[in-house]
Amino acid sequence: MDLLASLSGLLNTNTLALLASLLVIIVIRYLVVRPRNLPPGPCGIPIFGYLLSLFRTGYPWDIIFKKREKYGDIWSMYLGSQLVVVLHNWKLVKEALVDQGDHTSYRAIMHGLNVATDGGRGIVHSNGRQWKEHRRFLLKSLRGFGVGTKSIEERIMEEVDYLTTQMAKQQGKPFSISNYLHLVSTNIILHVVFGKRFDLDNKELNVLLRALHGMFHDLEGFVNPLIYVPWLRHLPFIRTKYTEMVNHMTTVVNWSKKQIAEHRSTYDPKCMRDVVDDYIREQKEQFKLLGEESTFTESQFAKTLTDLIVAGIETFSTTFDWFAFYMAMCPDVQSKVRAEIDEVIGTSRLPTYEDRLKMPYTEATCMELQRIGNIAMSLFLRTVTKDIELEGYNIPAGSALIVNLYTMQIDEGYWKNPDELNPDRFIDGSGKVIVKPDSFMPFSLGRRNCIGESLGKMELFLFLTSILQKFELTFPKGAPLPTTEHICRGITMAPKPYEICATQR
Ligand code: HEM
Repeated sequence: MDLLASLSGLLNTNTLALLASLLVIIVIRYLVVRPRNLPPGPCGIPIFGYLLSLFRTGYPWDIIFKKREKYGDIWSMYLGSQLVVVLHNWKLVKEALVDQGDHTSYRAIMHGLNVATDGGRGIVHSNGRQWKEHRRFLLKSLRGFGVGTKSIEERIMEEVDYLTTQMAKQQGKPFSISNYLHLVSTNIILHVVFGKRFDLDNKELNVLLRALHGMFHDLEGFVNPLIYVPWLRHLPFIRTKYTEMVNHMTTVVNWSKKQIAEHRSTYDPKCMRDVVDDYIREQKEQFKLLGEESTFTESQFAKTLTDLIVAGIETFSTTFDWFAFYMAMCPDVQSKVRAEIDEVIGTSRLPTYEDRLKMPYTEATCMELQRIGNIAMSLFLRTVTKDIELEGYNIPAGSALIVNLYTMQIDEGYWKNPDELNPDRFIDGSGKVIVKPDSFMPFSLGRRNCIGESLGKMELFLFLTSILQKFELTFPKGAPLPTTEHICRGITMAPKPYEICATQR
């Protein structure tokens, strides 16, 4: 009563009546206007939905995963005014993303992150004709460039050479492979996309690395509250972090713009050097055909290149961080892979990607390492564009979809002893054929799966075979074994920092 009295002293009766009516409308809308037959889920509170509970304690993903125990493989919640449906099992995910993919492939518009995504430009956050045309272009461009330029495999092997040289310099002493991985991963993408690689002390590279580091650490995936309640960015403590993230993103976009300008000044249509040249060529053709209707605009150009940098660097470096980690953790598997390397490749030449066709155990090991490394929590957020039904529940148009990729790779329902590194689970009775269980989907599935899958797989195979051909990986003698616990590193789930010894064979 005291509080009301002092409040009414501050506000006049009309204002109070207006505020009270507004609150009643919000509560009624929240309770009554909810769509019927939604998947079950926590209630939350008006305006914020379940958003505050998600961020009240601990790490939001833990809470999202735990809710599965209570509500099952499909459940829903409101985050702000946004209805979000969470999917946890493979059958549901396949039904949603593949069978009903026409209505679930739309990338959610992240209003709160509009500046960072340049209003839905690029490839990761774009939709419609712009996305389709750029996806088609990039898939073709990433397959390689014409005669006379270095193949993607050659570019990867240059980075393999850099890494193995650095590893040899450690002379078997403990070191952290993680920093080197970030550099080689960056250089592969820069080499493929922009046609150049950089040394670690290069100033231009360091501007990019600093911005990427800041950006990855500011983004908290799709449980970022800003996505659902955009006005939160005006709150002072969130505004600072938001501004920092936008600044980092702008630095990366400007970095791409500078590379585009350099390419334009040396562009030769007879010699395609990289993805940037290929885009300039495509841009000219599209403008000739469609004029202003072309989707290959300047702002789309810079943002597309930025997306390749953002999507391609952290994913590979974190995955290979797990590869090195588990090879040291499981010496038996490491020995078996090395035995296959010795038999098929030997020691007098470097591995090639074609070797994988004769190396089922190594290929199975790459798959198993991706499964157990399990770097992606969830797919990028989707918006359902037409009312659909899943498992008998209504999913109204406009709902956002969170696909829990993480649990699927370690669910006991799909994998026997999921915590065990066992490449044999990917090999059939004949010992030769790779069997790919449906729930194995590190690159996702459906119309929006990873466009870098072929590049990623090539990187993983060539790095693993080249390193094990030359080195034995162990954890430092006498030190306690590192934990297999995953920690969130920006957009991926990484091992906790660890040291490794690489002893030359
Ligand atoms: C081991 C390495 C990699 C892993 C595990 C990985 C994983 C993924 C996953 C899970 C998605 C989400 C797909 C979805 O929302 O359905 C994705 C999307 C994407 N990835 Fe990768 N990725 C890897 C490497 C790369 C590389 C090297 C590139 C760049 C060349 C790349 C570019 C992209 C792009 C552009 C998308 C968005 C596709 C779209 O929206 O149409 N990825 N990736």
